Amino acid sequence: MKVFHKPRLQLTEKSVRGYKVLVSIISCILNGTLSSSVKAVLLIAASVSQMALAGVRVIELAGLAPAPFCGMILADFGARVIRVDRTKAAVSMDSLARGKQSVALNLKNPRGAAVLRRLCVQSDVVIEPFRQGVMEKLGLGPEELLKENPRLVYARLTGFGQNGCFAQSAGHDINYLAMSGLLSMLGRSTEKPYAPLNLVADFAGGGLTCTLGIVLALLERTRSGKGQVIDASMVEGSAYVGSFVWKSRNLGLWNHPKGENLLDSGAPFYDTYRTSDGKYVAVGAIEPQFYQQLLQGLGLDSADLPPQLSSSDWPEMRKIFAARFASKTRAEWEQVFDGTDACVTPVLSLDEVASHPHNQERGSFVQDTQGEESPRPAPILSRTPAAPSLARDPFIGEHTRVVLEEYGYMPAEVEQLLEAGAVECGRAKARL
Ligand SMILES: C[C@H](CCC[C@H](C)C(=O)SCCNC(=O)CCNC(=O)[C@H](O)C(C)(C)COP(=O)(O)OP(=O)(O)OC[C@H]1O[C@@H](n2cnc3c(N)ncnc32)[C@H](O)[C@@H]1OP(=O)(O)O)[C@H]1CC[C@H]2[C@@H]3[C@H](O)C[C@@H]4C[C@H](O)CC[C@]4(C)[C@H]3C[C@H](O)[C@]12C
Repeated sequence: MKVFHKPRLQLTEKSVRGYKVLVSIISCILNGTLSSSVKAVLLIAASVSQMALAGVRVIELAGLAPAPFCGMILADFGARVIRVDRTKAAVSMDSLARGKQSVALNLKNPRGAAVLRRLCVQSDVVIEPFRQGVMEKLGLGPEELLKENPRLVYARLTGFGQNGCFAQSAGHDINYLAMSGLLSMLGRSTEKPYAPLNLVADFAGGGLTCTLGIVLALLERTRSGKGQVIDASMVEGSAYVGSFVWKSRNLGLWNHPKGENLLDSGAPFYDTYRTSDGKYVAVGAIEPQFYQQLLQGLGLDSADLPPQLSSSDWPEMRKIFAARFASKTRAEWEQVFDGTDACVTPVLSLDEVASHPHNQERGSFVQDTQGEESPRPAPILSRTPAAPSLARDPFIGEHTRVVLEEYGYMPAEVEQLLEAGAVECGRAKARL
């Protein structure tokens, strides 16, 4: 029996009331006084109504990574997210599909584009992940959609933004990070710049920043009653996330070449070290009082070492620290440093991270019904916490029929759209 890492919810008066509703619904279900469809709707309503974005309806046009992440965050916090997939696509590459439904539309078929317009008229947000100008070519640009639904938040998530000489160029995370200026700062002094996975532009400066824009626009709409267009450029989002680098230049934090500064692997007290068992620890002992505890744990005396901030001595100091860390296993160093202020932590692998006592105590990772482990949504809202779906991801077109009928199409109309190739209904495929 798999033990799921359930996020620990802070129960308060409102959430207790919400859960009482849930309990009474479940008791009706158990004594069979509700039909199955009513049961499902009530259960979902009761759980979703607790969340911050309950009632928000989002149309996410299927994209590569940034837009799916934005959609997943919105779904995690209670929004209803319908992903619009292409027809004739074999499988979805959206690995961030948690909590979404899938409708397959051929937007190049005018009847398929008309379906999207109808979905957007009855929705709060549309997220488009395409190159600048693609939606206009489809007749689905902001002009058209905001005319039909002035309350629509129209989020455009691109690499270079909606204008500028690169706006029409293809690119990926590393390109946007390079254009933001930040990539030039990343990497050890002996290495060429390297991108930290596709985390900064795709996710921090892309999907997450776009989500912020959507939530800000929804908040503003509560006053104005109006939607607006969000131009989310991953170049600018990345640079914005990295504002500290620009704003702290006058503090002298980045005066040295790449990889020789305090926070970019230059300082020996802010780096990683290999332990005797081939694992690593991370050291972040910046302040003098924490640095002293680091030396104490390493069995070193500051009198025998150069001053902490003597950057010309940092290479030598690093060698001394490296030799000490190489003398014990990671677990042994955890015994030495856990619970101290030496700012030394184990570098945990993806397979270890959920079971680390701290992360387990907080329920920082969840496991879905397919056994897949992933991070719980963050941050935790005390009264209306996210409750991520634990159901399997949708198959392409799995919800086409139910969504179109919910949005006002008669069954016969859906059949006509299917025959015209404007929409497609997916069949649930057994997971291999
Ligand atoms: C998992 C890998 C991705 C990792 C993340 C990566 C590192 C990133 O950085 S993702 C961020 C990319 N940039 C952006 O999102 C910025 C904005 N978008 C763009 O600039 C562009 O979309 C683009 C450059 C990303 C792609 O350009 P492209 O020319 O392909 O598309 P657009 O110009 O946007 O036009 C879209 C056209 O599509 C039409 N459309 C859209 N929806 C519909 C619809 N419903 N119906 C009909 N038509 C539709 C639209 O009209 C446009 O048509 P026109 O062009 O005629 O106007 C993944 C990275 C690569 C993947 C692999 C790769 O794709 C090959 C395999 C493909 C296979 O299907 C699956 C397996 C793959 C191996 C695949 C696996 C993974 O997904 C990748 C590795």
